[in-house]
Amino acid sequence: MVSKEEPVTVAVIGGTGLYKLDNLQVEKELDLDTAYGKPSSAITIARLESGKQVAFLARHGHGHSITPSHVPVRANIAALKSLGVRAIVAFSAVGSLREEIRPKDLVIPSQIIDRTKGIRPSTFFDGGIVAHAMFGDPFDTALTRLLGDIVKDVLKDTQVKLHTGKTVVVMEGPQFSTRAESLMYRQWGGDIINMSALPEAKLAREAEISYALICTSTDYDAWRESEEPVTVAEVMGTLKANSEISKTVAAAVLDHVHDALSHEKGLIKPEGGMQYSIVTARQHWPEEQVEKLKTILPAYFS
Ligand SMILES: CSC[C@H]1O[C@H](OP(=O)(O)O)[C@H](O)[C@@H]1O
Ligand SMILES: Nc1ncnc2[nH]cnc12
Repeated sequence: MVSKEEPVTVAVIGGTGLYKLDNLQVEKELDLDTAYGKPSSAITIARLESGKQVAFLARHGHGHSITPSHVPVRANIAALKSLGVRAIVAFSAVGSLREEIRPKDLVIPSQIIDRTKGIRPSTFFDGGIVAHAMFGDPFDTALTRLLGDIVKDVLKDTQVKLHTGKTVVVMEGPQFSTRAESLMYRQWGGDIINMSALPEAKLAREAEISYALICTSTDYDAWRESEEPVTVAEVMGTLKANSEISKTVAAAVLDHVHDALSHEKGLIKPEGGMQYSIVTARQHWPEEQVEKLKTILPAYFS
């Protein structure tokens, strides 16, 4: 941990277009290494106006040099865990699969459809110790509800609409979808699409970190037959127009997340979720795996 007296319990993962939180007071930059390799970027520790600390990590690197399939997600989650992080508010640029989710709107999803292709390491339990995490509700429900209430309030005097209770399709990329795929995702019940909510949400769950996603809708993907399919220029243009909203939203939610995590309030309780998930008998645990897992789940592997 950065300091035993002051662990950093709340983190932001910034996605496309959100490479720093320059509206917060930066305290230091940490160049961390973990048992799972180096994270996507140095981690910025910033201080909120209330005096509380938050960590910020750029998912694709500060210069956006890492593709969605190659984001070192295990290292990112391990690095945040090593700081004492208990809740992550992640940001993502998404395509809209629904007419009513317009570009620039914000979406806080509650479900995921996995269309990644199995090429991303998506578990900490692949080296002789097996665990099956619950994932029926892939985002922390208490954190998601809290963010919904605060973001709604932040947006009340703006033109930006908030959508909650939606389903995000996570595709492999880096190419965008075909029109046929985009139409199929709508039939499946997908509302928005990105390339990065997985395995981030799965690994946060395994590390007993509460995780929720705030998405900016940037385009209508490829399903609207009368329009050109999505381009990067369209995504970046929308994000540029919306960048202040994401930063304002981040600054507004973080204090509330801190409060909700406090033991007095106990509204968000990330610990304990993996307690009954480990199936491998203790005597079969490879020592080398125990050493790695100690950094992720010290309560079970110390
Ligand atoms: C640049 S468009 C595709 C890219 O944007 C989203 O990134 P993030 O989720 O990190 O904001 C999407 O997932 C793709 O990685
Ligand atoms: N249409 C889209 N498909 C996948 N990821 C996206 N990120 C932003 N727009 C997207």
